[in-house]
Amino acid sequence: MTASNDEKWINKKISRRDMLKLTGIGAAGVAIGASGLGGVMKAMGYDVFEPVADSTTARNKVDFYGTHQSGIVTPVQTNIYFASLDVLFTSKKELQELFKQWTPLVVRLMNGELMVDLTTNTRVPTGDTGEAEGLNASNLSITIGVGPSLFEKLGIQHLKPAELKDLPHFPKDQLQKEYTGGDICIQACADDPQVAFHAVRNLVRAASGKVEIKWSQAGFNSFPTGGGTPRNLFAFKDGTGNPTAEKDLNKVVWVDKGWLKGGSYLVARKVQMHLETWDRTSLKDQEATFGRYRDSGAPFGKKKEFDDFDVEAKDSNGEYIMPDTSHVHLARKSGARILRRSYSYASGVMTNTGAHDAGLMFISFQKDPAQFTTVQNSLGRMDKMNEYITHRGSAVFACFPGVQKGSYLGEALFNAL
Ligand SMILES: C=CC1=C(C)c2cc3[nH]c(cc4nc(cc5[nH]c(cc1n2)c(C)c5CCC(=O)O)C(CCC(=O)O)=C4C)c(C)c3C=C
Ligand SMILES: [Fe+2]
Repeated sequence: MTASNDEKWINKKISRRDMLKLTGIGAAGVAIGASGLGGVMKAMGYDVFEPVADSTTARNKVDFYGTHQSGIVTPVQTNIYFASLDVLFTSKKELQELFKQWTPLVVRLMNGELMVDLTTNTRVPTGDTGEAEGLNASNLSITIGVGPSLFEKLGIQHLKPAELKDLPHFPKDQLQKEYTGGDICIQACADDPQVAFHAVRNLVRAASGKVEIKWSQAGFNSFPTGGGTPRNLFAFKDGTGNPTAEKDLNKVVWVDKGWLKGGSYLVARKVQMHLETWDRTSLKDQEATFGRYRDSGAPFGKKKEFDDFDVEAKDSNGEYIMPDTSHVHLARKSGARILRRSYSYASGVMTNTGAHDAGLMFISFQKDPAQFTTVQNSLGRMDKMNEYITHRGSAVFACFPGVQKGSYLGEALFNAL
């Protein structure tokens, strides 16, 4: 490039789409930009149509193939990188191509392998961005889902399950559009933050020019030495009241009809936690907020974390043992059940207040998002925890059923077209 060309290049207004092509695949990307996703992937060296098997030798490996996608009932890992994407195309064929081509790449990532084998050609961008080299599979799980907006964009509303719709507005919501909605989600969870990030980065890069990141959130869970329930940033054990038995998971989590059979609905809520206010609250009031003891995690009136309790039980004064404004009382009383799989986040400070920008990337799985809505409505304006939280973001996605070898992510949707 001559000096004057350089100047022209610098001054040229670069669209976000151009930027994606440039940052994703460099000069090679510009040359092949028009040839579609398959072309881009091939040019990057991805063996796109070659099925890949789950490794039998990889360390700390979660299997990709199975009845259900990983990352739903998979034991919770220490880190998440959650990305909500928008598609930049409007054809069903391109969507199908995207999922066909992502499938073997997801398997490779979950095997702890590079996206492509290393190249010796230093004149082209590498097929894998490289930051996971030397790290093991780290129990990486990748969960992919589609949002209600995707069906509108592609003109396939007739295939949108009736349950898949934006959540209603809840009274205390202060949602920001920069953390809300999306056409596709990638939930990458791993026991190493870099492995989770690498997975999302490389899948998005492989689909350069076809998808863009609308919003994303990193999160973490820390497990006590010797195992057990992780504590959230309010220091309470979080996840105790989850369903675990197979029969409960069938009742609560897995869709049992239509093309989504074997899949599940993911609800994501970015909930800011006002740590400064919480930290000025007495331990007694903190415990009354949840109706559980902070140290043991036991419900009020009981000794151990997993002890059963009756929300209606009263003491000799006729007072509820578990206060009727407590989070757990209200959640349990709703009668609806969900599988929570949340992660804490700490993302710097709120520039307007100087407060921590921290909270919970709340994620739940259920066979119908209405289960979440029922619980949230029960928490409503009564939940004592409302004093300490603000809901900032929201999204809902239909996560595909699991994939059998030889098939690809979302095949049942395309068979239904
Ligand atoms: C609408 C669903 C829920 C939202 C949103 C939510 C946010 C949220 N929760 C905590 C902390 C805890 N939640 C706990 C229990 C609990 N929470 C929900 C639902 C939502 N929580 C349910 C269904 C339950 C289980 C109730 C039961 O039947 O036992 C607990 C107690 C321990 C546990 O069971 O995990 C804590 C602690 C935070 C901090 C938060 C948003 C910031
Ligand atoms: Fe909760």
